[in-house]
Amino acid sequence: MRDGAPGIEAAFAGRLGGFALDARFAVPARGVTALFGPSGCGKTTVLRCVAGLTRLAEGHLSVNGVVWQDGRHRFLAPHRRPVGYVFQEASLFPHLSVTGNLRYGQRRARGDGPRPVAFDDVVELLGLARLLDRSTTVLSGGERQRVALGRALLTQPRLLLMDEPLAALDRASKDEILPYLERLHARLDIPVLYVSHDLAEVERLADTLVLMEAGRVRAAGPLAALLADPALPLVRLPEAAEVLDAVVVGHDEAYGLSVVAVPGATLQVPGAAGPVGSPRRLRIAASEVSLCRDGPPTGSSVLNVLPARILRAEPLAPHQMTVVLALGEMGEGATLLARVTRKSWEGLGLRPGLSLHALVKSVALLDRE
Ligand SMILES: Nc1ncnc2c1ncn2[C@@H]1O[C@H](COP(=O)(O)OP(=O)(O)OP(=O)(O)O)[C@@H](O)[C@H]1O
Repeated sequence: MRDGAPGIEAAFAGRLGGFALDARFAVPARGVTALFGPSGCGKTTVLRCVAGLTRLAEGHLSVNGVVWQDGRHRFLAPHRRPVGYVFQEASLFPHLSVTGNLRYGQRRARGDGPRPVAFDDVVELLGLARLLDRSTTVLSGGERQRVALGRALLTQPRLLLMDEPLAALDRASKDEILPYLERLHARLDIPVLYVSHDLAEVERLADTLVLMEAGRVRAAGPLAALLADPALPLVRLPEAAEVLDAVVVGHDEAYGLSVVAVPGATLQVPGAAGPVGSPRRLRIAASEVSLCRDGPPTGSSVLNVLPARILRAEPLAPHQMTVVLALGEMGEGATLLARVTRKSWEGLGLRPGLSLHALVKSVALLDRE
């Protein structure tokens, strides 16, 4: 072991049959880092390398300064890596009850280190109290994943690895389990590497994104920055959107609205967003934002008319532009995406550096605690 940089630094390169991986990234060792990319780009292989289950010709991995793997010199065996692994299909022991499965995880915790994750906390956090005496053979898919997650947490991991944990679940089970993942994120200080090819899931859960393509890392960084990076393919998706971390600052009970603040703006969002001070995550689709050069407009039904500044714009199609905005009079705030026609872009004389108003037609409140 030796001292190194904080965070997770990974570099894995080599061949698996006909597949060549050359993945290098450095991300914070906190929050959720999503490994995102199309099927077959190497996400699971990277996760297996992190767990030590796959060993390629070249490998380096350090977690918060502790070197787990360094070329030929050091290779921490898989069973000695302090990771919890949750797979697409929960592989629970059928002969053990839910409690038995959780206790198994607890027994696997290394004897030496601290044990910040307590059994009762896991039960409470994952809503397992009612299931403890049940056989795992009678659980629903979502319940099985919650137990698998609880078992992984009780091994006291320093890093949680989750490989498409929702992919085998139907919509209803996904919706059931997502709030638990969010609570986990909010309450436990365990960094998560989360493999997914579902952008909606990533937008909801991730803080950091590692964008993969054909065995390589195309970009790694804060989720909001990568979603709005015109050099990356995400801004060209029909569902391109920006996510903004907001705080509830008030309520308009007469109209059933909540007021939330993001850097550079406050927005009104539908429904009760929770007590003042609670953090919430917003998703604003590029297609839901239009621009007004002279403003703010009068007589518009759009509630959220926000001062902003144009940072840059990229042609998306012969008729369409993606515009990257920064909120606030001086463009000092959070980033937002807008889709406008090239005709409007040219007709209104829009250009980078211009201050204007962004009309946000709808805001989705992602259910983050
Ligand atoms: N042990 C192996 N031997 C040979 N090829 C392998 C092996 N493991 C993975 N591959 C190949 O490596 C490529 C990347 O696989 P991987 O499972 O890492 O991709 P992925 O991005 O996680 O895909 P998905 O989203 O479909 O799970 C695939 O083409 C896969 O067939």
